[in-house]
Amino acid sequence: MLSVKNHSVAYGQSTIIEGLNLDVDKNEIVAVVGRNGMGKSTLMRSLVGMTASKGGEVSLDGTDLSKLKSFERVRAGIGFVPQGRMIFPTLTVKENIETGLAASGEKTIPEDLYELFPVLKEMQHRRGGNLSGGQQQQLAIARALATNPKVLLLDEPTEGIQPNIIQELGRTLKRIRDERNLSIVVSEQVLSFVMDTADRILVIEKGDIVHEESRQEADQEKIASYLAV
Ligand SMILES: Nc1ncnc2c1ncn2[C@@H]1O[C@H](COP(=O)(O)OP(=O)(O)OP(=O)(O)O)[C@@H](O)[C@H]1O
Repeated sequence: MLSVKNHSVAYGQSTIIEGLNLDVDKNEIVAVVGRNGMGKSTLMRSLVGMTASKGGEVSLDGTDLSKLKSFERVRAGIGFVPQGRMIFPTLTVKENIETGLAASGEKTIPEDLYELFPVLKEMQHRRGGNLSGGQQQQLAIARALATNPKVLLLDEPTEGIQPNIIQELGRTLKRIRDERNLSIVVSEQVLSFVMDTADRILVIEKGDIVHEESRQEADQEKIASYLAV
């Protein structure tokens, strides 16, 4: 499915990710956990091509994406929900979702997106900036799903979201995986969310995967120790 080999990213002279390998299966939710500054956002942004890679290979279903620009990677099947959600605050909810349709070639918003997020249908004519944090997160996910991705990347989706809404987010991601048969990679620091949601947990430190466990066998204390400052 998604295959990342020997992936490296640098900002100028400063190498943040070096030789990282990652494989994600179909229908799998993989969480990449790590403290602030360990390279989670750099990894996610570089997979979707918003930050340039220095080397390595990113492929999806056997197609090499490494040379493609960001919009081409989205067209090839990478959906992205950025940190901070980055919805368009002055556009309506409907217009925000429609910005994703260009990549899928659809003309209208598929009804199943509104089934997944009924509140977005109710609020389709409101400006995105007037939604609550949790609703904006739903909007950012709906916009990414409108591109009809094969793999959905979410960068710290629980940031700034209330605990009860975080639980709902976990249920939604599992529903998306099951109903749409796609793979999900989520970067996170909230361990309870990861333990509820992920099938596999990877720990990132200084731009490399240093620990990996399936959720069933996960040693929560050990993972927590990586997150402790
Ligand atoms: N545009 C940039 N230019 C230079 N250095 C950067 C840039 N963006 C991030 N960095 C550095 O790269 C490292 C990894 O940052 P990154 O944002 O990927 O980490 P993170 O794990 O996502 O952290 P956070 O949880 O704070 O978002 C940090 O040392 C950061 O200072």
